[in-house]
Amino acid sequence: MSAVGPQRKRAGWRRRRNPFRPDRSEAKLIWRWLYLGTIDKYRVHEVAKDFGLSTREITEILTKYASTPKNHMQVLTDHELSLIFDYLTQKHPVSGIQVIFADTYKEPAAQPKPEAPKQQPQAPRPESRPENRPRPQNGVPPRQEQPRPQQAQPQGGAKPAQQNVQRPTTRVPQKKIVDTRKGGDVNLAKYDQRLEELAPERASRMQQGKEKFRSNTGNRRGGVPFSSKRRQDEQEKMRRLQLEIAKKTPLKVQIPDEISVGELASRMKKTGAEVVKVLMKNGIMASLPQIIDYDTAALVAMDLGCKVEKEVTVTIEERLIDDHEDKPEDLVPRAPVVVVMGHVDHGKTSLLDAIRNTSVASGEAGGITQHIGAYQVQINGKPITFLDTPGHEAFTSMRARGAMVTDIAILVVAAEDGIKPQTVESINHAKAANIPIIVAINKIDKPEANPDRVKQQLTEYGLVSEDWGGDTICCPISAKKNIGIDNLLEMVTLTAEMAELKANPNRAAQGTVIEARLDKGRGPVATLLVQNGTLNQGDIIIAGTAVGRVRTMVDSKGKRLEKAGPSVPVEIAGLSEAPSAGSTFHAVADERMARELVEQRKEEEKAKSSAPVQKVSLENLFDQIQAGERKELALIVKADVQGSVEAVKASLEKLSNEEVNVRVIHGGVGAINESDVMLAATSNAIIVGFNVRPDAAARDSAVRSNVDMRMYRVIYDCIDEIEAAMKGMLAPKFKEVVLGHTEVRQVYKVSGVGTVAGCYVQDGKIVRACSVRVVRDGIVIHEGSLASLKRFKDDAKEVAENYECGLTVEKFNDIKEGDIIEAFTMEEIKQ
Ligand SMILES: Nc1nc2c(ncn2[C@@H]2O[C@H](COP(=O)(O)OP(=O)(O)OP(=O)(O)O)[C@@H](O)[C@H]2O)c(=O)[nH]1
Repeated sequence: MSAVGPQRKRAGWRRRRNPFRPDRSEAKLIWRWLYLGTIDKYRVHEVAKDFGLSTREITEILTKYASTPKNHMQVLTDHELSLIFDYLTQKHPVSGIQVIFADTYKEPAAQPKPEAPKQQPQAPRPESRPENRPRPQNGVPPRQEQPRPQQAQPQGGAKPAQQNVQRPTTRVPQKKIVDTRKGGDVNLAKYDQRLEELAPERASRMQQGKEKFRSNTGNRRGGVPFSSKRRQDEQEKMRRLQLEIAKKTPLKVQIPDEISVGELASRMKKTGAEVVKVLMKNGIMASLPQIIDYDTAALVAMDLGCKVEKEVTVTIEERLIDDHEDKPEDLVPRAPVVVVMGHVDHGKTSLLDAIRNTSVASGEAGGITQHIGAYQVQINGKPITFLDTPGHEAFTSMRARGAMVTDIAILVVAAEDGIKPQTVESINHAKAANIPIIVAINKIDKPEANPDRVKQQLTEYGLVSEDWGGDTICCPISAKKNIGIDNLLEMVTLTAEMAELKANPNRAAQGTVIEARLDKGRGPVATLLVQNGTLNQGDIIIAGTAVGRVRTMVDSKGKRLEKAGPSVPVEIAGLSEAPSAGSTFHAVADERMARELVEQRKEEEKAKSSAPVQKVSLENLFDQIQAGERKELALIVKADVQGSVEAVKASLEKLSNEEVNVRVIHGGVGAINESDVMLAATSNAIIVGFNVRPDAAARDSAVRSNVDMRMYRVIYDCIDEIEAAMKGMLAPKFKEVVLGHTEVRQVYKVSGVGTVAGCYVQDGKIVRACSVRVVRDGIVIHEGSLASLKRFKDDAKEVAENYECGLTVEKFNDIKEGDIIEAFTMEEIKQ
């Protein structure tokens, strides 16, 4: 009962324990030992008393097998107790369980109970017998093997079962007795086993919170097996420890290139305020929706004790296209890819033909050659790939698309003509691409051929012939007469060997589209140059916005191929559309994903084309050229006289280079008018004016349609500026800002002052000490500074629109009625 105090309880137990004397049965001792497992404190003198021994005897046992207790009040540990019990059990064996109860229990007269239910002997309910629990802790296993039921049976008893049920009614509660009346043997082993089964069962029930302490036992631990509680405590401890560890382990945060402050906070499991605070600490004022870059976000995250990882977004392209670096051991030598460049009519085509014919003549071709944009020849068993499109234009267009196709450039220079503008361009292009140049001095068969002069000229461009002590290979040839071609090709192979060109044939093919067209019979056909890997028939390829399977594959001789390794040019059919030349291609594994990528690319292209076209201006011209968006610079020239128009037109068109063609689409005399601006707007042209000004309508229209108008007074200024703009060198430090326009209504001659113009401000304002232009019929007749500005008789700082004023122009008196005076200032452009 709950009202029973622990002292009383213990006393009660002790009373019940009294019958367990050491001279009783072995089974009793074990019982006792099990029973003691539930007692809080058991002191030396109590043990002695319970066993009917002296304290000294117990002390002796302990001294012998453990350590000497300090005094008779010392609380004994489980280990010590079990030592004592073991000792006493061994020293005092008993013959049978009846012996134990002999003095306290009187067997009632044998009264068989025929009507008693024929039940199997059952283990007593462990809940009601907490004291029977084994105590596995403290390393002392419960000695459950000892009380063998057979040993507990009286030998040769006529009614052993009935004898066994006899029990001390007063000392041992009935419920603690195993009912063996019908079962014959007392199967204590089974009983122990049942106990073991029930203990964990109860422990789990306890964990589910269903267990209730049994008040009738009055024992705090009565209903809860000690081991289960301890296990529970351990588990709880572990859980807390794990939580602690988890708290201390820095949180891993994945941060992309850009992230909003709010998102960062949520990824770090922090509040927005915490993140904003750290940002402020680092001098960044940012609100939650504001986007911060990776570096800033990483700094904040680290500040808040997180571990930062860069979030990598994998695009379809990255998933689809394998662009891993090859291992050096996977690389094998490949054929060089050669381009032939040079000035017009210096013999590029003739040379390519001669090479092809050499190859055909040597018998390898075995038939008709066909033009597929590139071909391969074998020189002394070594292949060389030639791009069949001569000139640096194709080369440049490929480069502009980012395709680096060629390894070696053959520069054809006609021996009798020498270095020409396109020769120089070719040299510069090859140099820019950082590829070796082999000079083929052609037409040496011609009597006027002067190879030395060519070599001499080449030195001016940094190409010094080998026989002149330099490192540029110069081969005298005649493409027409087939002289020196073999030597030239040998030099190509040598140069290629020096360059150690390598590729990995054992991977998915990748390369460049050399040419593509729509064939009536075969559909889209494309010439591809495999640059790495091996292209197989049946491969799925993606080239720009084209996708498809390689249906047929032929080489430059029309021979069908199953495979094409690095540096092999092939013509294939099977693509969905003709890809643009210069685009790269990849053999991929997943057709569905490839189609998805193509759709994505098409969308991007569409978005690009529907984006508002930025009008060309000298400021953005270079950017547009660089971006490959501009191949032509259209100009409209207006000048004061026809002669100037012609001169300017000729000079400007000469500025054309390999990247941009300068074209004057319109030229005329007179002021720039609205129709000029309209033409410029539709054809995306820049208007250039010489000694002319735009009229008011043209000015408005130009602002509306964003047309760039450039006014010059000297032709050279114009040429220099446009040339600089094309090279990206345009760096105007000042910009002209028109302040306003006034119309001269009256002119006065004042002695000592000069011509005073009585004006009316049409638009804007006129400011004292500004720059002015005197414009008559749209033509600038003078440009200078304002000398004075008056309003009535007083000097004025500025005169606004719709007001009248009087002004004089510095060092200019030829002002006439009807002239327009344009006021402007030069403003510095902030870089
Ligand atoms: N005598 C002589 N004439 C040659 C030689 N090589 C080319 N020619 C001639 O030079 C002219 C131009 O030759 P092409 O091969 O068309 O020159 P190209 O550089 O390809 O010219 P474009 O394609 O216009 O750039 C042709 O009439 C050729 O016959 C040569 O070695 N000797």
